[in-house]
Amino acid sequence: MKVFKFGGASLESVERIRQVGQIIQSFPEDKLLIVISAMGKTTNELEKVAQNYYLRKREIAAQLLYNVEQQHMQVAEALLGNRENPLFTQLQQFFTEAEWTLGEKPMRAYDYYYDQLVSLGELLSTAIVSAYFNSVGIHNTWLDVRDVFRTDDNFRDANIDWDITQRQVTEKVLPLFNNTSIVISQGFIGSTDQNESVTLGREGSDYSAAVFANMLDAESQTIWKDVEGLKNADPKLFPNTVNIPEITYGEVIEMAFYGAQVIHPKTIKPLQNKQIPLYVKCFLDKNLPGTVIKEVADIKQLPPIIVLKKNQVLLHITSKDYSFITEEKISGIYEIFHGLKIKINLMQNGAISFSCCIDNNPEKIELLIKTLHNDFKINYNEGLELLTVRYYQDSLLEELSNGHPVLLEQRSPTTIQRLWKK
Ligand SMILES: Nc1ncnc2c1ncn2[C@@H]1O[C@H](COP(=O)(O)OP(=O)(O)O)[C@@H](O)[C@H]1O
Ligand SMILES: N[C@@H](CC(=O)OP(=O)(O)O)C(=O)O
Repeated sequence: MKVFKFGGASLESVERIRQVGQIIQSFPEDKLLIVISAMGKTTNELEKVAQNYYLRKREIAAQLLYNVEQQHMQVAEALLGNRENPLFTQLQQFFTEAEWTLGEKPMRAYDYYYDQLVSLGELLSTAIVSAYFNSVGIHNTWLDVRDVFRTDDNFRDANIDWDITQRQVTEKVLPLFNNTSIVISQGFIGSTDQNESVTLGREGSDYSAAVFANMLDAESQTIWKDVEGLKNADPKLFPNTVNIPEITYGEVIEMAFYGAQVIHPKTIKPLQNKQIPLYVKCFLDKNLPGTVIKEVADIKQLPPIIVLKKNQVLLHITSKDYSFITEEKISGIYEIFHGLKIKINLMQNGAISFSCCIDNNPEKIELLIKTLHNDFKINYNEGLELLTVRYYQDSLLEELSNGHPVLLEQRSPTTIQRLWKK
């Protein structure tokens, strides 16, 4: 069994969906569990539906949802040739459910409604791809992952219940392969024990695929991207990047942790735990060698690995009464960050101050300041970038820094992090 994952970029047009079909047809001997994300930028569009709904701007929300509906109907029609296929009834049902949500008065927290609306993207894309594949002879079974992936109710960042999910994978997914060699399911979403839809965190489909790979004891997982493989930096941000043919799980988990937006950070653990290799391949040209990620990599020296995180904020938290910021106070501050789901990207502390770099999220920063302001004075700098380089050389670092004023720096023998004003 192999697990494949296709992301939004590989499904952003009718042409690309046909290309995905050709890739699948080149694996006639394999049993494939295929995890699919929402098409193109659908998740961003559905986020806007959820935001407007919650702000009581129902008409705008309904119009935005209608736009998503039209886009999907057009793609489905272009792929299937007409609107006769039962797929169109299925799509209509998904939209009707979303419209019901828009008709409700919001009584619960925003994150709950976000998940009910945003999960639609993956349901639509998988239904369309599955119906199209069946129509061109790529026989497959569509699986609603919400019947399998059981999570808690931590909406927008739900945690998988491994025992229940493993049982459901064994009881409900494995038997499907007795009658079909291809199962198509959704990334990024799951369900609570109350049958409420949840999402697993943005860009979480890589992780969903890894959960399936782990629970199905797959021989490998492949994520199909618009790049030739895993590179030493994002080719959209840096010229002259190089492809890395082999790399270890450990190295990739570090890259993802520092913010490389190519693989979701949670993807590696389920694969490492079962020693399942992860391939990164290019859906534009499947003959390119790509990258294999595994326990031990046969590579003498890695190139410098560069990660740039934009839109960062540096917070300076200083105790008002000059009390020291040591273990007890730091643990209190950390608890507040944890409660607000704010990830600290870099931190440093002094006698009466604590500085940390976080992603710029104005609503969360406002809440944080409200929570801390009784005991602490808070200043912050916006418009920053955080550069991380592993296996750095000073000459490269100076070239990348390009004279930007550095506000915070941390260095170990292998890794340097520099926060600067752009
Ligand atoms: N180190 C890296 N190597 C390759 N691609 C990278 C790297 N860092 C960031 N990227 C970006 O990741 C993108 C592919 O990931 P993503 O857009 O999430 O794909 P999908 O949504 O299809 O899964 C590439 O287009 C590239 O710009
Ligand atoms: N559609 C979700 C999940 C995902 O993983 O997407 P992608 O594979 O396109 O990054 C998102 O955009 O966050």
